[in-house]
Amino acid sequence: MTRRRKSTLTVAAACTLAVGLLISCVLFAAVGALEYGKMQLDFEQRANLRTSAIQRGLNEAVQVLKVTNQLFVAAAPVSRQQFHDFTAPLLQQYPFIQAFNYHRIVTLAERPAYEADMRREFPGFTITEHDNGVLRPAGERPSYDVVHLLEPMDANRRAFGLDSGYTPQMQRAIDEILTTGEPRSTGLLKLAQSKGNEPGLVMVTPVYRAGAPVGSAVERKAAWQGDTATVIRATSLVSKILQSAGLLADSGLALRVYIGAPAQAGNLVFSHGELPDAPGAANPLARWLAFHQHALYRQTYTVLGQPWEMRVTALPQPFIDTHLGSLCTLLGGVLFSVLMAALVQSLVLRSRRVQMLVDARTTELRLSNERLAADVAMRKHTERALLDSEQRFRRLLALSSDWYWEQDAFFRFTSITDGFFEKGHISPGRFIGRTRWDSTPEMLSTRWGRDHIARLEARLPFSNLEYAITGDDGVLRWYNTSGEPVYDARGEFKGYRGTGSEITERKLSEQRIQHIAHHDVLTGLPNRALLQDRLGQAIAYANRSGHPMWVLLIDLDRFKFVNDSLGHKAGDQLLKTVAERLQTAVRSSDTVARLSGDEFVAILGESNDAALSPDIVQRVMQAVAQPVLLEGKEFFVTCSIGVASYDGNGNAQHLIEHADIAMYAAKKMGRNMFQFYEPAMNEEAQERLRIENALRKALERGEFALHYQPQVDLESGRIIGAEALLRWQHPELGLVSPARFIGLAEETGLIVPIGAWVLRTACAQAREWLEHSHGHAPMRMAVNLSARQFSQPDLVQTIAAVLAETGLPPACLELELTESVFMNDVAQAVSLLRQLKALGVTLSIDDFGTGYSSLAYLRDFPIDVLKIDRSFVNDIVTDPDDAAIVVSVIALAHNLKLRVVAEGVENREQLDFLQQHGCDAIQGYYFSRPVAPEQFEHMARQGRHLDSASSTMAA
Ligand SMILES: Nc1nc2c(ncn2[C@@H]2O[C@@H]3COP(=O)(O)O[C@H]4[C@@H](O)[C@H](n5cnc6c(=O)[nH]c(N)nc65)O[C@@H]4COP(=O)(O)O[C@H]3[C@H]2O)c(=O)[nH]1
Repeated sequence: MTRRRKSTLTVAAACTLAVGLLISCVLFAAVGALEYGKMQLDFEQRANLRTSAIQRGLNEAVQVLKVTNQLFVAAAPVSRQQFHDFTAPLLQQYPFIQAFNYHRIVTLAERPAYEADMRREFPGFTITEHDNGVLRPAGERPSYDVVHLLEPMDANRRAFGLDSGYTPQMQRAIDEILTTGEPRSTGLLKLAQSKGNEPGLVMVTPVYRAGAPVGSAVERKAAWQGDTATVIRATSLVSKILQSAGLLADSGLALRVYIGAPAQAGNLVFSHGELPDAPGAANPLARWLAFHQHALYRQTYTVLGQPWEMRVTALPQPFIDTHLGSLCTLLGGVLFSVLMAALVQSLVLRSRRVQMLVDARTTELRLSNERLAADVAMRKHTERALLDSEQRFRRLLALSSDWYWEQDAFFRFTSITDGFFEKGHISPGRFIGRTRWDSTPEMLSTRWGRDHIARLEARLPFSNLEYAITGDDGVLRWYNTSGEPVYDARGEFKGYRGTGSEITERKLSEQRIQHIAHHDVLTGLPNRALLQDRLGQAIAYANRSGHPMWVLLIDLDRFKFVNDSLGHKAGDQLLKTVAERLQTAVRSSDTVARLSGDEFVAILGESNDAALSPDIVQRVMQAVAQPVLLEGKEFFVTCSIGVASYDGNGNAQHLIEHADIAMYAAKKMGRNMFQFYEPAMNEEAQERLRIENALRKALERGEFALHYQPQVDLESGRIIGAEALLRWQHPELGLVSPARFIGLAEETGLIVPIGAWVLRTACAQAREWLEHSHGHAPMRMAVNLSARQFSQPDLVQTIAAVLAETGLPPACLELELTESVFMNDVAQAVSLLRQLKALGVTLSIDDFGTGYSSLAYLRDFPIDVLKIDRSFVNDIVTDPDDAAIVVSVIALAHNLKLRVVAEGVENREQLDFLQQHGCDAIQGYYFSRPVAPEQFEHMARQGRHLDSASSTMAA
């Protein structure tokens, strides 16, 4: 429900109404004042009209009197008939004239004669006097002013013979005439001839004797003979004057005419119109409605010495009659004001409504403006973002190697951004207006090209299409492109669009990576992966062609020695040289690959012009056997070659395995030999494999055991330590010598867990023996550490943990290292040795003398013991070189404050030699073979020493 708003008078409307009413009142007052003025003027005009008419009438009466008097002046004596004739028309003309008289002065003396004379004509005539309505014969007086001539006689008979001078008013008039010499009028008086109450007045003009002087009052009195008089009915006079002028019809005026002063009721001659009652007497409404102007027009006029006063009073008029204009003005003004106020009210309200509407619209507009501004801002933002995006796109396009292209519905290029032509050194004509396969015809003959065209025909998007184009500069460049179909708004196919980029760099680097992935970094030869591929191809070719094919597995002899003694750099140099020689030794169509380390594989195929023969193998061996200059020294490197011939059976892997087996066979035959694979060789290889598999399980099956070989001090002849040597008790193979499996364990990495077991077991054993030494000097336990173990990052922690775990004092542990462990990274090896030394253990170099740089590192390394390799000890008695080496080593070691332990001492001579040359200790079969722990304990308990050993040996 909507609440109707209460509409109140607005200030503007109220003001308009107030002003309108004020103006209306002012106008009303002004118009009223005008009306009043007009009324006043009108009243005065009307009043003046009446008084003027009366005045004119009186003047005419005076003129008539004077005319009558002239008669007597001109025609004296005037007969009665003359008089009658003269006055008759005048009487007719002026009906208000009661009578024309001629008064004759008759003295008392003349009275009788006169009366007598008159009676002749008018029997019974006597001079009369009139007193207050009573007519009687005149008393005696000096003179009488007798009505001598009278017209009309009939209507005035009672006044005939009347002494007119008897009445005081007449007497006073005659006196004034005589005084002034002017005609005079009496005041109102009661006429003798009048039967009613109508008062009259007499106008008198003297008649002097002809020729008598009348300059002064006396002369006039003396010359006065009589007088002419006009008797006038005063009321009729006024009434007739007004009537004849048509001035009595005005009901708005009251007229009072007074004769003589003061103007009062007694002097009232004429009254016309009812004067209004006194205020308050009448009905208030009637009084309000009857507008009383209260206007009085007074005119005083002296007629023949007698004052006439005319009073005209405006009578109350209906207010509406007199104030129609002002009322209309007022009403109109009020109406107009109300209408204007209503108009203003409506305008204000409308204006308010409009204002409210405008406010509402303005608010809406503002909100809409704000929304619009927000929309515009958003649009601008979006446009800017779009612009930025486009600019970014263009900049990126400009910066990047990418370009943008478009094709029409027939796959013809319609546009390609410049980057393509600039970067590719391609003239636009080669592409614009042509399809991709027009420009790259190989697409039509290659599978990838046909696939691509099929995708386009199917309107499918494509990505990363890679192809190569030779630029106008002759350089082959690779490109990558992706595209998608374009449809118009009606879904009609319009062509393709997409981006492209040059990927030559990537392709080259991919090729490099590919090369690296398939080639050995050091030698640049195909690696194992590529070898497999080439081998597959060679097998396929052999299968196709029926030609034989050989696989050579080439292993360098004593490469380990070179590597260990001269270092990796020299080893690498040697490998590179060998690789080059192998490549030159075979035909270019053959493949030479590096399999691993110092192992190479050559795939030799047979061609029509060159059959395969062992000469090729010989040639390869000779090429390798050429001297090599390493670090300024000449080295002679030989190789062992295993040859597997492809007979149409087997696969690539079998061929390499067979070549490997053959190579092992060749190695067994001695250095610089080659062997063709024979199925029998496979047995040995099979055994290796069996051992490897069994080795993996040996540890968990507890098939390992340790034997201990005593180390004997040459000075005291007593056992001072033991070397722990690993034994494998295989359930089928029996006791397997370390020589058969340690190398394999190293190759497979199994040496790490096995070595840890050896360390823990040997330490535990040493700790046990220490507990039961019964006061004997503690023995040192020597444990072999392989190069593989040495390179374990947690070696130091493992050893420390084992020592802590077993409780063996570190000084009782001797770690035997081969020279090869120092060769990879000398600095790191020194650091590691120091850490091991820091544990408190003893370090010894095993197999000393077999390495090249033996003497060089001794000074720097924290070594305690040198163990002279068995191979030197073996021939010291028979080979002076070996004897010299051993002697030198002992001297050198002692110079460096190292103890020397000789290995593999088998006889007394060797012992004696060593003793003579100051060797500190020995170990070997001469004293004892490696034995089970119980036997070792037994030896120790027996207190076995060198002398007893020699006696035992001798025994
Ligand atoms: N002909 C002859 N031989 C003697 C004589 N005195 C000792 N031997 C043998 O010489 C080898 C000495 O050990 P090695 O030089 O460290 O050479 C060891 C060592 O390099 C390795 N080996 C043995 N046990 C372990 C082990 O626990 N760990 C590691 N890493 N290698 C071990 O296996 C090699 C061979 O060990 P074994 O067969 O036990 O062979 C032992 C020992 O039985 C002798 O008078 N005449």
